[in-house]
Amino acid sequence: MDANAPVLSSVFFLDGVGEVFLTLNPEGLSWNTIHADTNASSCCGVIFHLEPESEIKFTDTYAVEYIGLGLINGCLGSGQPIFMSPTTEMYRFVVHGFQRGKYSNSPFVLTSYTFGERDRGACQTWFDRINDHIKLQVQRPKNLLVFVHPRCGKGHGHRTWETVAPLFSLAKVATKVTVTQRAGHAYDILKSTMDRELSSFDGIVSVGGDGLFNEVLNGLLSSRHNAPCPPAPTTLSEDIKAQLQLYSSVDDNDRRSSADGNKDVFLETSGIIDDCEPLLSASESTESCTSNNILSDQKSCSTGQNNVLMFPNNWFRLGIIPAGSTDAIVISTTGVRDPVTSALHIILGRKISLDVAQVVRWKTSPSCKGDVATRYAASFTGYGFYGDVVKESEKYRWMGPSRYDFTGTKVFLEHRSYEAEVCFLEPKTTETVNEIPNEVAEEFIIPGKNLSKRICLINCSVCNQAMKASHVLTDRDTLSLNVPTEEPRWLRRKGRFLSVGAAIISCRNERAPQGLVADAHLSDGFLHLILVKDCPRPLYLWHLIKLTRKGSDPLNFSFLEHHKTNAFTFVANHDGSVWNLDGELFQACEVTVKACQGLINLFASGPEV
Ligand SMILES: Nc1ncnc2c1ncn2[C@@H]1O[C@H](COP(=O)(O)OP(=O)(O)OP(=O)(O)O)[C@@H](O)[C@H]1O
Repeated sequence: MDANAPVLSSVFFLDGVGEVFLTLNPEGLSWNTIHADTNASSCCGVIFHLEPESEIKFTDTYAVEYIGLGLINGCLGSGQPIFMSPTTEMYRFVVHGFQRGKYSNSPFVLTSYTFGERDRGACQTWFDRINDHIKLQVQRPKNLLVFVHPRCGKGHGHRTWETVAPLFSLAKVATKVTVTQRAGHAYDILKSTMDRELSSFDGIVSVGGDGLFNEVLNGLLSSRHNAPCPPAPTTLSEDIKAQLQLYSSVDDNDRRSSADGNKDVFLETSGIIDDCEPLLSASESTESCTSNNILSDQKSCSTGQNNVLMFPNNWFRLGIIPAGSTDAIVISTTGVRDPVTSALHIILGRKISLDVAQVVRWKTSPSCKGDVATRYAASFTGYGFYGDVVKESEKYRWMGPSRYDFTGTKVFLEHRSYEAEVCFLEPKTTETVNEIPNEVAEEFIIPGKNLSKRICLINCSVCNQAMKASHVLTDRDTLSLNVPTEEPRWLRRKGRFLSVGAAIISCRNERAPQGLVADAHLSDGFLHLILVKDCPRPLYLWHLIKLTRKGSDPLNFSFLEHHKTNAFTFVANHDGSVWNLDGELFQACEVTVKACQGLINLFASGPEV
């Protein structure tokens, strides 16, 4: 099919409208009613005006369906009441599409147009031509692996899939559906499926919440992520300490910060690490990871694999049909929480790159002698308050999504803080997105404050530039060019924290419409590290309340630090240390968290506002 195929025009009957002059062009279909006076009609004596759609683009068309001989509702024109409009038997095809809602963040609304023609051959020709145009959109998936979590959210996972499954059938997207029987089911399937079989799919769709998506992500990446290994916190801390001795006498003022009411609690230090590159070469990292048994778990699952499917790659995509209790990933990547909108993004083959946090656990508890494991998170990873809420909420699963309100309040009132040490990599100045011109991304101004933040939106130039820059760096590395690079600088914070969290994306959700970090980007390669130092309860409450208010800045507090970073390490000497990874529990007292830029692709295009 040639994209420049000649324009086709003919007279058709459009169901519910009447006779139209239909034109097919490379972008889509357009039509005009043949009788100008057919736009006015009456029903039960009430005169009304019809304003029928006059075009649909192929980019907004998810399927075309030939439905054969049947009735077409005739012309509504000439002031005839609807119930008297004639019906005629014709050969018919239906164009299935969608319209964007009234506001840019509204869900997509399904539409369909049934065209009729008395001549069967002509109808079939038009159907074939439209189909050929749709097939030209090669980014559309043909075959998908689907996991449905039947008990997610309010227990409507199955029903949600039943609502959108017909769209996939109409669009001729084959789906292999697994309804999960238990937690870990999707993980086990993906971990054990051979790469060759997985590669026969264009992607994987999870129908559920962030938890099911996290399971899919981990099952997929556990043996298929070709990654350098980040440094362990213990090594790093010692190196930093050694380096810092050189700096300690330089400027004592740099070394103190204080939390409200907790003067001198926090030690703030920084150092240049020469022999502990955060991003080691793959061979070095494999060695160091293997020596820590990090890959022992992964080796077993990669047995028999032949590396057909490795990440990152530029074709395999993941999709989410939201049905969970929070759905932060869907809201942050599509702008809305709507199963139909997400299904359409998947069917149309939309694609964006997404950063993923690689979380390497070095120790489960202080007494344990190494229990190394790697996990991945797509939206958020957090310790302290965040970990405790998830741990506590497991006891109240029977309460459904409202358990988060209950356990959130309970954990807030307990007001636990933890002694910990965090070291994070300071971003190089050239990596600061503020320096990148951005014509498209929206800025919002926080009222009363001289602060503007750049939001990650559809066609985000911050992400595009960052992805391009990372490819340039990779190409240079491949060509072994002698590129002068700055030494990475690690900064250290030690003290008592209410929480330590890292947002990979904005984490927008219905409770926090701007998200945890409003200006986090989907694929700029950064984590947003948020350190909440021990502070009086009312101040912490104020921070939490601000998270729920649009237009306020929840991170602008003296007891809170916000750093953009590529990686950080964390050590706590607390026995029951738990992390929250995309809402899932992960026991760990020593971790390294690293941003893996554009590690996966998502069937989405970014929020519109
Ligand atoms: N069939 C199943 N039965 C029980 N748990 C399951 C099943 N399938 C998946 N899970 C697990 O349920 C957990 C929550 O899943 P998910 O986030 O998709 O739903 P949710 O309702 O949003 O959950 P949560 O309220 O915990 O965030 C995940 O750990 C997931 O692995």
